[in-house]
Amino acid sequence: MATRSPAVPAPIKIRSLKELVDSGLQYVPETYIRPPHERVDTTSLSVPVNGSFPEKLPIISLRQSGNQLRQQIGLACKEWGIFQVIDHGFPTILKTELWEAISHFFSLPTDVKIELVSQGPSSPLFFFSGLYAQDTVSDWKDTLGFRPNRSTNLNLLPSFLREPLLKFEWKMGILAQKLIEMVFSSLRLDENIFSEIHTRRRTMTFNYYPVCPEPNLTYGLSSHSDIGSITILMQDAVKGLQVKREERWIDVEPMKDAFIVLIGDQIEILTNGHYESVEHRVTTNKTVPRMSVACFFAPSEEDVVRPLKEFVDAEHPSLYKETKFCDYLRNGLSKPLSGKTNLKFSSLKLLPA
Ligand SMILES: O=C(O)CCC(=O)C(=O)O
Ligand SMILES: [Fe+2]
Repeated sequence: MATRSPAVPAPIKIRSLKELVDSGLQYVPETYIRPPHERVDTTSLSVPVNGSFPEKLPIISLRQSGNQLRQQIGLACKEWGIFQVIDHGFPTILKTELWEAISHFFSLPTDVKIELVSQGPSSPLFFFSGLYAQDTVSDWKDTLGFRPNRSTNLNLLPSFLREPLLKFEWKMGILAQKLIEMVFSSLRLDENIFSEIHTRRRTMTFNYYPVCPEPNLTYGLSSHSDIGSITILMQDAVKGLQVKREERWIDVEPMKDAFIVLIGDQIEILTNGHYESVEHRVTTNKTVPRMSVACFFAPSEEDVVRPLKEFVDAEHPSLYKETKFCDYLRNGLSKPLSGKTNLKFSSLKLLPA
């Protein structure tokens, strides 16, 4: 471990973590250091218990037909809240073009990055480094975000990003629609109505996790569940994403060409906990940067989500308060996302409906 120098003041507001790391950083600045109880516990990573671990996430081929596919998706949602999909038919060229564009974005000098995304409040593009809302400890990453339905003026997007972003987003919308329909139809709910509601608000984020000199002190992204309905994730070949299952953290093995599908909080609320949102986090490493693309699908901000009557009876009383998605969003983003302080585990659950 590098010697921590008290002469170097901890930076408070970091404009770009990549820039800081590229300048030859030898230690983790205070603002990124997790308190001891929140640090990566490597002893709990996929440790075999009676030979039954490590388990692997379900891998589902979209080449299968209706019923079989529905059943597999239903089982994966119920047991894991996360699965990988293959044979999805998503054009490789669109992934490659997007990947090249965002790699280029992250390679630009910080001033240029900030200039490119600062097009006023209606801009569909945003960039931030590390600190998420009012969390007190920063995550070890830089993030570029894209809200395709935030603004009509998508022509203002930087030209090298515009084409790849829009083409990718359009195709991803089609894949998401199909997956969300399958999730709802595995619950015997009207997939047309629900998939329409739960894809209204779309956000894409592009994460760059630089190498970290002291990975045991940090998280690329601390433990959380996604606050929307469903997330589709693309990671590169670098490990880092982990999911919590039966109190153990399991690595999500990078799989070439696969997408990772995660169940979010709105599906948990809607199903009164029948499908639970999945807790996940990202660890850092010393040797190679990692990138990921996350596509979030959620109800619109004015939509109200509450447990459906199909999932509430005398044996299963309503566990969640009825909430407008914008209120959920506001509360979710204003709380620390680390550990069990996540919204999923706190205020909304078990309140009188
Ligand atoms: O980078 C990843 O693999 C995970 C990203 C994630 O969980 C998120 O953005 O919510
Ligand atoms: Fe997430």
